[in-house]
Amino acid sequence: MKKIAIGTRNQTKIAAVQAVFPKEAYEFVFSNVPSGVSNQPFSDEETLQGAINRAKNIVIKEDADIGIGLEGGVVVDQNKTMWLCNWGALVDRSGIVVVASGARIPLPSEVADELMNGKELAEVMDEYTGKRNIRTNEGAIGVFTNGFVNRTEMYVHIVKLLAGQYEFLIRKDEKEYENN
Ligand SMILES: O=P(O)(O)OP(=O)(O)OP(=O)(O)OC[C@H]1O[C@@H](n2cnc3c(O)ncnc32)[C@H](O)[C@@H]1O
Ligand SMILES: [Mg+2]
Repeated sequence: MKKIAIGTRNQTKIAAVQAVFPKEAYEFVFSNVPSGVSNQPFSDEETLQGAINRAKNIVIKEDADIGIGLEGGVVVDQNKTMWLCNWGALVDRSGIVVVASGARIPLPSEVADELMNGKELAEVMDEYTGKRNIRTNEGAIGVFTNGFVNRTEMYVHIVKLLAGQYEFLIRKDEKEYENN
């Protein structure tokens, strides 16, 4: 059985990985690892780097076959619109790295302003909704899509993009090996 290690204790991310990789074929372990970026990433580059760092750190920490890192952040565009952004990375023992990003929606200006003042999205979302732990439940994306797409579903899509790209690379390597 192959071992997949996930660099988080956030249930929305763990559930997404477990929804994509069949539990008959994989053992799952998860724990926190440093993302090496700020708690609230503010660009695609920083968010992607956080995902890659988590995947690389967790595959070593857990001595796993596959490591997965998922990272959330925001991006501000030229029109000063702030977007949710999410990135994922998958690394394996041999050093293969594949990456993918997720769906994005704009954040309301009341929320964006709070982030510009230095607050973390998790804190702002709890204040905005009057609920607790939005980050480990529906997420900001769930709140602002009225539950049509929750945080797990958004990460499921990223994990499918990771698993699919990884399988494509492995198959390609196998074919090239057979042809030689
Ligand atoms: O335990 P980890 O894996 O770190 O999970 P997290 O919820 O903190 O998620 P990230 O570090 O990937 O997210 C970066 C920041 O953005 C916040 N965040 C990201 N997406 C969110 C969402 O959908 N809802 C609420 N907060 C979110 C999060 O709480 C952090 O402050
Ligand atoms: Mg975090």
